[in-house]
Amino acid sequence: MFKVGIIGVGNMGEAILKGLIEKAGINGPEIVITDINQDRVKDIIEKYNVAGTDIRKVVNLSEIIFLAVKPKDIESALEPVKDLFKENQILISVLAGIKIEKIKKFTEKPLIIRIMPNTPALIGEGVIGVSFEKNTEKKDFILSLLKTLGEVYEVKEELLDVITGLSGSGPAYVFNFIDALAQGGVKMGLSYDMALKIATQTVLGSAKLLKESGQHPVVLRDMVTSPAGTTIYGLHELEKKNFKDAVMSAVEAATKRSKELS
Ligand SMILES: NC(=O)C1=CN([C@@H]2O[C@H](COP(=O)(O)OP(=O)(O)OC[C@H]3O[C@@H](n4cnc5c(N)ncnc54)[C@H](O)[C@@H]3O)[C@@H](O)[C@H]2O)C=CC1
Ligand SMILES: O=C(O)[C@@H]1CCC=N1
Repeated sequence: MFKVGIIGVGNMGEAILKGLIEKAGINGPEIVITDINQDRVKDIIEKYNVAGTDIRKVVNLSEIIFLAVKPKDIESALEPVKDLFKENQILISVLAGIKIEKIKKFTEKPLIIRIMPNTPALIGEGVIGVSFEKNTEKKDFILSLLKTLGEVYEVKEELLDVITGLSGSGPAYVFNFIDALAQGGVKMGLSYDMALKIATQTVLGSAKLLKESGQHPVVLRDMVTSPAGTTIYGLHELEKKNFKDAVMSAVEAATKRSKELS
């Protein structure tokens, strides 16, 4: 038996795999992976020293199975193996939008858990929303495993769509913001290389200050903003371009899209 099996080792499957090995102390040989992309399987085996096999063996031989294919591929992944699941297994789906109810149509046997992680789980700095199909004595164990990937928030299943729109998709918004900050620096004369480093540290430092000080973001914003100084001129431009409206709408649109995927 393997401790963990992963079906689909794309971006998220790899983030979970790396997190489990580097942060949860699970050894490569205790993990088995499968993917329809054989080149990807070969790369991941070489990189992490995990086992690789077909999906039937992954389902047959794993205690905990992460399902990390795209939502549209759920049927092609689960239909051929639906009779192989066992009562004492745990199936953890990372699929955006796909409800526990739908997963149960493929198999009633394993305990089904839905999570919504994000890519910073690669370095143990993720956010992981989680919903359990039902209460289980394995809950503390699963939560402790997920905590190695980042901060864990247990929510009602319907709120996982919001977590998807906020933190699941959030890194993409943040990377765009950092790139835009850096490009602003380039426009005003810095090299992109230096501007990107400065933009990245500005976001990281601000997020850490917010977290460690426990202050409200508006209080910290006002600490930066001198009367008739530079910051208020910058903030005014963001207001004119509806920055907050754009960010709130992004979370709203991604949440709605997650609901549509079901
Ligand atoms: N990328 C992200 O930031 C996040 C993704 N997710 C969820 O994770 C899931 C995977 O997303 P990504 O990793 O970004 O996609 P991806 O396209 O990078 O990876 C999906 C992998 O599944 C494989 N696959 C497809 N059909 C398969 C099958 N029948 N059997 C085995 N492997 C199969 C593909 O070859 C691919 O390697 C999605 O459901 C997405 O909603 C959740 C949170 C964040
Ligand atoms: O874009 C997506 O659908 C996935 C879900 C959350 C992040 N990436």
